Formats: sequence, structure tokens, C-alpha cells
Amino acid sequence: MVVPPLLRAVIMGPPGSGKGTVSARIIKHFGMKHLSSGDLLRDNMQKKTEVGILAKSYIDQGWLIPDDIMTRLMLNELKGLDRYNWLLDGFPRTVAQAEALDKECQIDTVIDLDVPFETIKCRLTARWIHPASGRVYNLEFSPPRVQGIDDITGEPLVQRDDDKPETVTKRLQAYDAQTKPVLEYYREKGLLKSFSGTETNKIWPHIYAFLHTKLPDVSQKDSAIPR
Ligand SMILES: Nc1nc2c(ncn2[C@@H]2O[C@H](COP(=O)(O)OP(=O)(O)O)[C@@H](O)[C@H]2O)c(=O)[nH]1
Ligand SMILES: Nc1ncnc2c1ncn2[C@@H]1O[C@H](COP(=O)(O)OP(=O)(O)O)[C@@H](O)[C@H]1O
Repeated sequence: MVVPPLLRAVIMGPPGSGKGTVSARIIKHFGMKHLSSGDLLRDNMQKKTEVGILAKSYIDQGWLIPDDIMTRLMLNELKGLDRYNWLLDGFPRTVAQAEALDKECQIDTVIDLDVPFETIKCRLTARWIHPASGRVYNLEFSPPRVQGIDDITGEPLVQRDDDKPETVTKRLQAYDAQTKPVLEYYREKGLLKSFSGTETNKIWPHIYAFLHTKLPDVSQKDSAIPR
């Protein structure tokens, strides 16, 4: 039996474009391992590790964490995933990070969520998260069953400090200046697959169809429309 090669994918898009929301659907349907730089940093901040304390001072300002720290953190986590199909979310965010990643492994595909900035701004102020799992809710789009409570664990939801309007503006500026060149970097390599739109539910079927050409759906097929 020929074993298919493992899939190494990256999901990109501005803050609030739906990377976490789409990643959760990808994991459910295609069983990939998900590594989110934001979730990893928030976990470190909550545990007050050395990286966490340092990261907080950058994140609260809407700035990116320095490349060397971020790259070391993520490449170290990836070592434990080398036997799985994986999806990187939030990394790489600079060309220097993308180059460092290339030295370690060959990326197969980059999913780019192309969502306009105007759409994003109001989404983020209505975002609530369950920090321990990284589960993400939105008061209008995907509210929890009970207000302020995580559906699965019953634990309280919180708002992210960096979702304040003034910090969101700085994060979008950082995206334009530092992360957009990464899209170009992957486009030149022929790896970029962009999905444009203003609603996750309209973009998702296209992402699903695209990934289904590469991986089987491992979820229970109890509905005709994959969610
Ligand atoms: N109104 C609306 N909110 C959405 C949509 N897709 C995702 N969201 C919400 O927008 C916020 C940002 O999404 P998230 O997946 O966290 O984006 P990320 O920052 O790129 O990881 C969350 O509160 C989501 O629940 C959508 O199509 N419409
Ligand atoms: N690859 C990275 N390089 C530098 N900073 C990062 C990286 N990933 C996350 N961060 C920091 O963590 C913050 C939150 O990241 P994340 O949860 O991915 O935000 P969002 O999903 O809203 O884009 C970023 O605004 C940035 O300060």
C-alpha cells in the first residue's frame, strides 16, 4: 500500500478574518493537527512563562513578537507533530519567519482568507473566547448556547485585551506592513490559494472542496452541507 505524503498547510488572513473559525472546521473534517501561534502565546501568558510575560508587552500594543522568539517557539512545537498532517495558523507572519520555516520543512499549500478590513473591525469587538481550548464565539455569528459560557466545558468566556478598537487598528497596520509580503512570498512559489468574501459560511464550502482534493473527510457525514 502506498502511504500518501503528509500535508503541511498554513492558513493566513488578517486578524478576525476567520482563521480560528475555519481551522476548527478543517480539523473536524480532515483531522489535521492545528497549531495556532495566538493560542500558544495566550497559553504562555496565562501560565506567566518567560515567553508569555515578554509576549504580553508586544500583544497589548498590537505589535508582532520578534521573529527569533516566535520562530523558536513554533519550530519547537512542530517537532512533536512530524508524524501528522498539520495546519499552521498565525505563523509565519513575516517573510523572515517564512524563510525560517522553509529551512525546516516543505509547505504544500497556503490558504489565504481574503476578507476586507471593514468587515473585520466590528467582528473583533464581538469576539469572545474560551482561553483553555481556543474555541471562539461571536455574539451575532456564533453565540454560545448560554451567554458568557463555553458550550463544551461550562467555563466562563473572556474577551481578548487586544480586541480593543485602538489595538485592532494597530494589528491591521502590522498585517499590511509585515504580513502581506508573506502572501507575495508564497504566491511566487505557487503555493497561495486565496478565498475572498465577507462571510465564513460562504467561503467555507470552497475551502472544503479544495482540501477534499488532498485529504479524505474523516467526520461523520450526517449532513449534505459540510459545516
Ligand atoms: N459576523 C460574522 N462573524 C464571524 C464570521 N466568521 C467568523 N466570525 C467571528 O469573527 C471573530 C473572528 O474570527 P476568528 O476565527 O477568531 O478569526 P482569526 O482572528 O482570523 O482567527 C470571531 O468572533 C468569529 O466568531 C462571519 O462570517 N460573520
Ligand atoms: N507569528 C507571529 N509573529 C509575531 N507575533 C505573533 C505571531 N502570531 C501571533 N502573534 C502575536 O499574537 C497576537 C495575537 O495573535 P492571533 O491570536 O493569531 O491574532 P488574530 O487571530 O486575531 O490575528 C498578534 O497580534 C501578535 O501580537
